[in-house]
Amino acid sequence: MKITIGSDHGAVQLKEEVKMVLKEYGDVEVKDVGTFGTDSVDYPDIAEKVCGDVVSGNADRGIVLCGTGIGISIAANKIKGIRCALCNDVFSAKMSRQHNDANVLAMGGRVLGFGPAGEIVRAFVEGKFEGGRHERRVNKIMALEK
Ligand SMILES: O=C(CO)[C@H](O)[C@H](O)[C@H](O)COP(=O)(O)O
Repeated sequence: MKITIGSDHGAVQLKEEVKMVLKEYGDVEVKDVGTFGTDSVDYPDIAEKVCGDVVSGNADRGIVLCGTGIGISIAANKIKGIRCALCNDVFSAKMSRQHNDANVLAMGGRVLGFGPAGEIVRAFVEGKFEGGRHERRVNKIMALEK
């Protein structure tokens, strides 16, 4: 699985921690689009880079991070083809895959500690879409883009 990850300055440390968790998977290839320092950057620019990889097929999934995860998830969900789930707990992350077929996970670096964030990432990576009635609903979500 290919995953593109990016954060604004509010979640640079969380980004490094998430990358450590992703390294545990032998079959996950990670691309980091930044930011890499504490200088202030604008989260919509990061969302555009990560989600660009997802919609082009260069990545199977994306992970976007900002201070709360709110701004960057709003930005990500403006991009056609993106279903971004802002998750602060493991159950939501599981459901985002099983019911919503989320292709991008958002989290907040000023919200979550390393432990919970790691579990959320694992749930997102390992979670499988259940299809069935959820497929009908996801199709309706995607139809709203038209
Ligand atoms: O978009 C956000 C909130 O919805 C993110 O948390 C940003 O990281 C935050 O707004 C950045 O704030 P800063 O004061 O410029 O560091």
